[in-house]
Amino acid sequence: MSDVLAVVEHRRGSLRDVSFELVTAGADLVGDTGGDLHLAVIGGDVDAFAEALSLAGVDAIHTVAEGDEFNHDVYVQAVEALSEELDPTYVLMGNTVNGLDYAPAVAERLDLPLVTDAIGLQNDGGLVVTREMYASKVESTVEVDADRAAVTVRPGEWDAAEEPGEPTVEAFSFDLDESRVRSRVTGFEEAGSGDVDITDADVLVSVGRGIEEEENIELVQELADALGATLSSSRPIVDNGWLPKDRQVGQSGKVVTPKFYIAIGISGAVQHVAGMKGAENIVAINTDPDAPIFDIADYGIVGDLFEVVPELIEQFE
Ligand SMILES: Cc1cc2nc3c(=O)[nH]c(=O)nc-3n(C[C@H](O)[C@H](O)[C@H](O)COP(=O)(O)OP(=O)(O)OC[C@H]3O[C@@H](n4cnc5c(N)ncnc54)[C@H](O)[C@@H]3O)c2cc1C
Repeated sequence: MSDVLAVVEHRRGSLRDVSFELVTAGADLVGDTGGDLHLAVIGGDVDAFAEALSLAGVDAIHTVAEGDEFNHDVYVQAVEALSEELDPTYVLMGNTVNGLDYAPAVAERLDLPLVTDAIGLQNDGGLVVTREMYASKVESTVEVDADRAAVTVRPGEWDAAEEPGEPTVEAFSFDLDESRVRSRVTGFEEAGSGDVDITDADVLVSVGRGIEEEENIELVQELADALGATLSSSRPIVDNGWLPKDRQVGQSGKVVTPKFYIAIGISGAVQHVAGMKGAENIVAINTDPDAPIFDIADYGIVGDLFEVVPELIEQFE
């Protein structure tokens, strides 16, 4: 029997998607052997977050009302204190900017091995973690040679938990050592233009290097407008300075899970796919019938975007 403590994430008053994915990952893990799934909700509007996280598979939610936003030192101390109280076999965190900030310190404090960037978890008499290597070209299996472990899970790999449940919700208090809280979030400044959050969009029209010239992006923007969609891109478009960084989808950009993702002139490199493979429906437009994007596309159009896109605009306008 293995208990799991999953630490959820929030930012600027909203729970991050990875929180709901952590519930699925944690529930699967305890489901392998029995045990309880505990959630740690640290900072922000903990009561509202606990209500939103009252989901099937969750046994208990522990709220820690300390601060409004993520804070490395508070998280490390809170997770350490909760772990000492609950004695979980596994501590799950997001493989996110926040998660990678505090997870190593948590593992060090609790003397746990840390496995990062998990895309699969199995508990078969011991923890087995699936990871990717060599820019996602190879999958590796890590057999954890320890009774307990800390793991960070990659966003977008597990389905977000949705089904309501009835976990217990308890406020958890501990003696926060203020002298060890060395920094506080004082404000936010968005990278790029900051006017759009592509992770919120239901429909993304995404443009890649096949667009050839900066001025041609207007054509894809017209399609996005006709569909009421948001414009995003592959990395070369951002590297060229044609769109701001906050439009980039992929491993070094954003992970998106829209209902429709329309990839135009995008080859489907692993680093791009890492950011969009969770889309419900993927449409690809590419001149190359062997482009890897077609391996994951639900609908594919082999054709020249400069012919296909104007035709689509006409259909949808
Ligand atoms: C550490 C690391 C991190 C990375 N992170 C990211 C990331 O976050 N996001 C990301 O996107 N990439 C990332 N990359 C880069 C990635 O490896 C690819 O280079 C990139 O995704 C390619 O972008 P693309 O598909 O737009 O361009 P290309 O690979 O050049 O593909 C262009 C495609 O357009 C098609 N095409 C050309 N002309 C037309 C036309 N007229 N009509 C239709 N189709 C046409 C071509 O057939 C081709 O398939 C990363 C790389 C590394 C090493």
